Amino acid sequence: TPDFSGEDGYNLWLNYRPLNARQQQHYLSQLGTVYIADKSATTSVIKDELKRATKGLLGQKLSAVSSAQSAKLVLALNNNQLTTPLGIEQKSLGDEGYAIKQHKGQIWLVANSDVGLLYATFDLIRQIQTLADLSKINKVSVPKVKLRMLNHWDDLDRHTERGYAGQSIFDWHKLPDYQEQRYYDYARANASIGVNGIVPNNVNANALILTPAYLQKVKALADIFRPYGIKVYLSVKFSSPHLIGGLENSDPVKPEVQQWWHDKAAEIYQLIPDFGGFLVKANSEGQPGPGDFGRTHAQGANMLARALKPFGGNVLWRAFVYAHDAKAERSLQAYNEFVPLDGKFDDNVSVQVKNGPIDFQPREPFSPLFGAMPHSSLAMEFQITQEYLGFSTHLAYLGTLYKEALDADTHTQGAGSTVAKVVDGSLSDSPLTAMAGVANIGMDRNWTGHIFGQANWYVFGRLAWDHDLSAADIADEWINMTLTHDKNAIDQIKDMMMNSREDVVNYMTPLGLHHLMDTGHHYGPGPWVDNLGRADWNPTYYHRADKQGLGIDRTASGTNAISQYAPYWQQKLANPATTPTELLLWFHHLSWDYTMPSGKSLWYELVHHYNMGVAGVEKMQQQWQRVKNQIDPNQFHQVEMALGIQLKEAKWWRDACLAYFQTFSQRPIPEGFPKPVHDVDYYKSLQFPYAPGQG
Ligand SMILES: CO[C@H]1[C@H](O)[C@@H](O)[C@H](O)O[C@@H]1C(=O)O
Repeated sequence: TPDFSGEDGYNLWLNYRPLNARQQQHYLSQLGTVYIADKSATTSVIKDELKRATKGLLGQKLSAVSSAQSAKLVLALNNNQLTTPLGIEQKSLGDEGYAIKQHKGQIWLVANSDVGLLYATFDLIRQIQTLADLSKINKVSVPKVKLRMLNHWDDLDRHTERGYAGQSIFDWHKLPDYQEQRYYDYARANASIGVNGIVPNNVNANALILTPAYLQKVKALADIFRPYGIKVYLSVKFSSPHLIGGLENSDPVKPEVQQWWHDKAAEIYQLIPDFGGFLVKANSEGQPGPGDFGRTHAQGANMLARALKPFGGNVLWRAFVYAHDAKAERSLQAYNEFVPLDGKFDDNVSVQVKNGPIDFQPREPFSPLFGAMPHSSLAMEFQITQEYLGFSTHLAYLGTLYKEALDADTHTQGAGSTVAKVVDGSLSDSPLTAMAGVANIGMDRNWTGHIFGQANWYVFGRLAWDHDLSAADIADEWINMTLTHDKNAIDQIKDMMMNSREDVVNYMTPLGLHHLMDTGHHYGPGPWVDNLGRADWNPTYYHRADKQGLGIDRTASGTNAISQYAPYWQQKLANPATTPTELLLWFHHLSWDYTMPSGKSLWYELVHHYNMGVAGVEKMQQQWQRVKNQIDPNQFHQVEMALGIQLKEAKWWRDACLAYFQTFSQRPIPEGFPKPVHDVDYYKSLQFPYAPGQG
């Protein structure tokens, strides 16, 4: 019988539910005694975690023995002569990689650093949690990307921009002296998936973070996170020299401005010798930047990079820019601004690019910047928090979204030039590789609001470590570790997860539609919104519905956004017949009667897709009911309630969008599909209640 421990989700995938007696016996016979050669703060973390995991999973902790010979499980640094029998090439493991090998009846965990051993430990624990066979284990694992970071959009007053799981976990008021247990548990969770950098404050930055009182608080966090292999970075406001330094302005070419940043860097490194660096949102959505002084992004980024360089710090400079007065259609703007700067960034700068050219929509094509800046380091920025995918009430597993973006083939250097290869540096030898995820974490008891939101945190870390893993395999791991070992239940839940994001795409923005959400909160549908302060905030700017048809023409006859892609894609995307169906209306304005690959009309397929989305949620509900007996009742009920909301809101999206588009198409809802319950004015008049995490 399954063990229901009243798990409230706080312990995430590290809840270490007991295995059955047979399994416990089995693993204890393989791992009963342990020897750890190294002694450091990280080693203590390793010992604690092993203790916790084996007590929970196996019912008892391993007994420590005083020599490697007498141990079943041996953890050793590669520079130690103990490891010679394994013949593991030291270089191949790098700073963070590790090996796990069965050797003459022992299991060896080997790495070049104690943090590598910590990662190995978490891997070993995961093997047990997923009931893997250790008898012939022989694996080497090395991260493909160097900086694997969470970006918190958390304000200093604990409001979280686009966060739907409660207040920020970072309690700036009580820091530095009050150190929450939560910080340690957060660090454990991150280390367990290989996250090695965190930015605790919002990219819409508050300059106060760089004042001495706040730096003491940052130091306290850095000290807590260090043994877990996690470095702290900060989002900084470009105008800080002016705002808190008393300088006349923050023009990056001015010697006194440069000096201010040098001094600030020195002050930070005095407190935090392994400080990670700065994350910057500049000249974007009202944030200050080098553009305020007629300087380029490269000038701004390099000035900060040079201040950090003597201490080993890095700059993550965001490419999410679109200007108020720019004439170009919004999806073109980041490329227009950044591609001319290729090769001009210092080697400790990475340009951090959102996966798509607009803004974390349920589906976007890959950003054309990937592959277009071969002489610069490009970091991937994913959103883990579901700003546009139903906040923390809708179940949307993002593993499939991340994989779609990473596996996309840019064709910039021939077939096989995937986005992943740009990001991991294998295509162009970038000196600084990075992947960032905008965190979905808050003070909710289960951290992420929706229990399945935990899977999105998990899959982000796993893919940042190794983008070759599959979304399905990671889902499988997560379910085993978090929810159940029951084979049938795992299959049902995995199926729910693997289809969930496509369901959301279908009931919100099918066939390449995007940016249809209502203004401000970004939650429900608002395709009719056309009166905002700037044109490119209006959904009408993106869907261009009219009597003739639907979609935005981004071919040469329209905004020509396709010109930013490699010739291979330009050719395909120029023609609706060779454009991937799921991106059709992203690139084309097509008549309501346009014949789709199915032989049906665009209008028919639009209605069909919206209904598929709703049907997908109904299916998830049925699947969830089937696993009831295998899931902790508390968690079961939470997800059940959330799916109920998701179904209501999937219908809301479908009906509101179809009622609205029907005013243009002037065509009946095809036979067999339900008609929107109300007319469009009703949906327009709905007042959406206050949403958390608003901008
Ligand atoms: C932090 O600001 C956010 C803003 O809230 C959000 O609506 C949009 O997705 O992107 C911005 C960004 O990525 O900078």
